[in-house]
Amino acid sequence: MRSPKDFFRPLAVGAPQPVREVPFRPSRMIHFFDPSNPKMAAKVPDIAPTVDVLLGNLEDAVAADRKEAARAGLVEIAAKADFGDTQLWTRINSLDSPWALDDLLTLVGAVGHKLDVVMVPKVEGAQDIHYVDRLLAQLEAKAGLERPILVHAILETPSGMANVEEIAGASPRMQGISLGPADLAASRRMKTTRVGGGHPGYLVRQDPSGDDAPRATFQQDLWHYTVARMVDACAAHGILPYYGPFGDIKDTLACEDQFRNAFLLGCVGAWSLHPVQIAVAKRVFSPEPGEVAWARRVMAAMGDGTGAVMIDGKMQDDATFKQCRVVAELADALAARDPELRAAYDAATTAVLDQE
Ligand SMILES: CCC(=O)SCCNC(=O)CCNC(=O)[C@H](O)C(C)(C)COP(=O)(O)OP(=O)(O)OC[C@H]1O[C@@H](n2cnc3c(N)ncnc32)[C@H](O)[C@@H]1OP(=O)(O)O
Ligand SMILES: O=CC(=O)O
Ligand SMILES: [Mg+2]
Repeated sequence: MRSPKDFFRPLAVGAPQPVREVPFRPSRMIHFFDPSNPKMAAKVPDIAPTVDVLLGNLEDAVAADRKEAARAGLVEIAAKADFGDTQLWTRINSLDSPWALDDLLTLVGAVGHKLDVVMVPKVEGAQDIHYVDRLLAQLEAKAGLERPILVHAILETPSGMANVEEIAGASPRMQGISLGPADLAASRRMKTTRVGGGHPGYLVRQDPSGDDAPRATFQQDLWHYTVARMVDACAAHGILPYYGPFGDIKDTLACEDQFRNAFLLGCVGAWSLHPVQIAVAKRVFSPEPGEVAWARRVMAAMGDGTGAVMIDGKMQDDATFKQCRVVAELADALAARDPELRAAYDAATTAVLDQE
């Protein structure tokens, strides 16, 4: 473990200064595409302005014999395109694979100045982040990069779960963590073959009423514990939590429900695997205009944020002021990037304040 005094020291001579705080940039959807798939690659210029993050995926879902083509495809796309405000991320292959080292050597050398975040799959503990951290510092120094590339871990192994706090705090490069429900289910030996989402067998049943009346059942969220634990680890270390993939592409309603559970628990975004999931993530991870208007109203009424007041029969105090600030600050950050959202938030706020 590095001494706290050295935590923010660059890990290679000539590497950029690590960030002191994770910059909050909208990342409601991390849109995955396979850079070796010509049809998907052709859609990138149209998709880029509609998403917060575009991610060139090199790991699972890219066939073994397409790994090199995917890496080369990403270099070509990144070198050519200007994505404006949209972030460019990549998911490299896992650290025990034959491809991970070349993924980093190639990408940082060729297009490191365009890459915002490297997503690292199957992270087991802080040692994996330390390895990537040092290697990135060496490669950044060699490439003459002026800003550090951040690191995002996928939570998808039982050891990763057990070590989630130390992973979150392993380096100033840590930007966030995503849940990887498919690999996590497999490695935990969970008996679900779904990618995220609920399961009809995971339920609680109403108590018997003494007669033969049917007993209602209520499906539960298989991922509640895992997401909540991830959110706490991230919040404790000032990094951002994300729900990962939802595999039932056609079931956009259940996808929306799963994303919303994650949003309410503290996640800032989720992955979109198919274009239809982009709008779902955008809707869910942008607070509703009515909620934003309420948050702004409470903050206006609370002044310096101390004391207690009643608004519409509800008690507000220092803690609710902070809750409202979370919503209002998120709304402001998203509105800065999205004029339609800004107009919706401002209209709702004006309507609420005009009623007073
Ligand atoms: C579970 C654990 C994980 O690791 S999840 C992360 C890894 N998985 C991925 O990245 C999957 C990414 N998505 C995909 O591969 C495809 O969307 C899958 C799910 C296979 C569906 O593809 P397909 O059968 O072509 O769907 P479709 O006919 O409805 O597609 C319509 C057009 O849209 C395109 N498309 C599809 N997905 C994307 C995408 N993610 N980004 C950009 N474009 C996409 C298709 O190529 C298709 O294009 P066209 O209209 O034929 O020209
Ligand atoms: O990589 C994601 C997963 O669910 O596995
Ligand atoms: Mg995975």
